[in-house]
Amino acid sequence: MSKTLIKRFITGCVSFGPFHLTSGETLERVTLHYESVGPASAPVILVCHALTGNHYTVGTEDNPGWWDGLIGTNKYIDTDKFQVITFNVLGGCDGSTGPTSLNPNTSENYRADFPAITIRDMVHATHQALQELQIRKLAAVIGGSLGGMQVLEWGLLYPAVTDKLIILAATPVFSDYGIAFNHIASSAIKADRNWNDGFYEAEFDLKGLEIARMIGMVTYRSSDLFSSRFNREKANDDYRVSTYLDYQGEKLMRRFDPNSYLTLLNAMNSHDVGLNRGGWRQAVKNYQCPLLTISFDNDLIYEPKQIKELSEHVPDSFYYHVQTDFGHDGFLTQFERWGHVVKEFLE
Ligand SMILES: CC(=O)SCCNC(=O)CCNC(=O)[C@H](O)C(C)(C)COP(=O)(O)OP(=O)(O)OC[C@H]1O[C@@H](n2cnc3c(N)ncnc32)[C@H](O)[C@@H]1OP(=O)(O)O
Ligand SMILES: N[C@@H](CCO)C(=O)O
Repeated sequence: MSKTLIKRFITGCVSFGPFHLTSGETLERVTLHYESVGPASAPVILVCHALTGNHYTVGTEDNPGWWDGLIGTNKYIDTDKFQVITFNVLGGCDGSTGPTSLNPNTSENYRADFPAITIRDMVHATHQALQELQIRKLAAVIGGSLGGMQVLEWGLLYPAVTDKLIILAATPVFSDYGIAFNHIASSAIKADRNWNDGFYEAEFDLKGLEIARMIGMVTYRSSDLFSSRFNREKANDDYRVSTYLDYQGEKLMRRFDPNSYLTLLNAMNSHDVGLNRGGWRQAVKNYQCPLLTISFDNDLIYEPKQIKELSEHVPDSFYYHVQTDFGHDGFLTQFERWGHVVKEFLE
């Protein structure tokens, strides 16, 4: 285990194995990278990140993390009162075991040979990592989107470990509409002429991943947001909304591994808390701790009505709906609209 200590901000990694996957395959060794912020003696909150997120949730002054607006000293989740820990997810590409890792059987990177993983695998791996860090109890688990799927599984796989569950922009079952957009995204990646079944040459820029991100970005935002931002304006001959999508596509292509993207899309597609538990409506009756669900207006994939229905089936739950033009990405922004709900739920 390696650690860098900067005040109370720690980044490190933890390794364990062998680790058995739902598919029946085994990873001989798993490493998960993490960020931990807050007093070591304080109650621990586990954050689960979304599709292209990572463990840099709070980050540093120079490099703020993706939930820096929500979590920190005197923020909605106060890191003077809680120790907040995030792991880069199993299958991810920011240091944790995934397609960019070395396959011990071949001594080459897994790439497209990385085995299929599920949301439950992610949760089991994170639980194992917490055990290695001697963290046996969680004051709460919180996450949005892919992270929210993990929170939903946490409450059923490890009910004794966590005191509260906070699910943002996530449904108990991933919808057919969501699978449809993921199919278009993965088809774009696989149609890239340089893709080579996932064993592409490193010097190629994969346009397929850029297009996949553009598709994703359209589903993460809303028509109203685009209209108010871009208003059909052009820069040179291009619509500004088009250059925006080009920019976002290229930005992701530079920072994310396409095999990892496919691995995580497939894990999302497999998400169903009701699988082997009698269906989701039956399964969610078994949550043993309080659960907060938050939905966002204009969220195309994780529809507010299903999140509300989820809440209605859970014995001890509270539902909050956020009015926003952001749509799904509302869980990454406008914290003043919903951060107070998280704060009150934790008190
Ligand atoms: C939980 C997770 O895991 S999320 C995944 C990881 N995500 C992150 O780490 C956060 C990434 N950031 C974001 O997703 C967003 O910035 C949010 C949600 C935090 C805020 O969104 P917004 O304020 O709407 O920013 P938006 O996503 O529109 O992007 C702004 C960028 O687009 C660029 N841009 C805006 N309009 C245009 C245009 N017409 N043409 C080209 N580029 C444009 C801006 O210059 C800016 O560039 P920068 O990112 O290099 O600074
Ligand atoms: N903006 C988020 C959306 C997926 O929930 C991401 O890129 O991970």
